[in-house]
Amino acid sequence: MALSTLVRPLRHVRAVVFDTDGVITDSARVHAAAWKRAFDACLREAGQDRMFDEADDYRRHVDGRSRRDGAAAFLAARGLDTSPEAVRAVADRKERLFARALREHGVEVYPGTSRLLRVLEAAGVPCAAVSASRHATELLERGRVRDLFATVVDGAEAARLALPGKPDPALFLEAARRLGVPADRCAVVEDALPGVEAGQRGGFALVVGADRTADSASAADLRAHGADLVVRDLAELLAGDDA
Ligand SMILES: O=P(O)(O)OC[C@H]1O[C@@H](O)[C@H](O)[C@@H](O)[C@@H]1O
Repeated sequence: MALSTLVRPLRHVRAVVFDTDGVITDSARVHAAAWKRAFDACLREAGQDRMFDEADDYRRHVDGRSRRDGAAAFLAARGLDTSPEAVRAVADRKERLFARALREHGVEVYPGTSRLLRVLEAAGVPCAAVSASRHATELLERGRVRDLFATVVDGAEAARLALPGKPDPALFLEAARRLGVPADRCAVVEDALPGVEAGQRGGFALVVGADRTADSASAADLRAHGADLVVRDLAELLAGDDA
């Protein structure tokens, strides 16, 4: 299969680095739902009326960040206790809820992402998966796509290597380094605002924003944070009309 099966901007890159939750697996919504239950308990205890919004609050404060960073960011945004104990308590609660949801319902790989990965593999373009989540490798294995990635830099790896989280580009740069391709020849695909920002700050050749919502404001936000192009589904990166 030739590179001409990809949209033009992707034909010039030598490797692709994918974020995991919300890009490869349909798991961003599972994280968001678990965060909602954990944060809402804190908000209720603090006597606040406005609960965690799974779309807006998730996108602004939690998406793309590590468990602790996301917990601290949202608690701070609502003026709640951000002591290490309070952050750990809400993060641990969310982890229990997320792990249960995963056990009970599993997660799916987006069919469009799966198609793109197989085209890239056939075209000889190496891919990496990156995530702030410690669950990412498990999700890729459950979705039976782990073998399509030459390397995975997940939350556990980031902690082991003491890599700063997004919007710092360290995770993406580590993935590109492992693929042996300089960032300026490599594309990043991300759904989170700190993630597209990291792609841009890292000097990647192309930053693709994945917008899974029907909301035009969220596509505009992804662009404002550094996405060069925004798609709703990664199958849009396969050549169609512009081939
Ligand atoms: O699975 P973990 O290690 O708790 O990490 C959670 C974080 O993982 C990130 O990939 C998600 O974008 C965040 O929304 C989520 O909170």
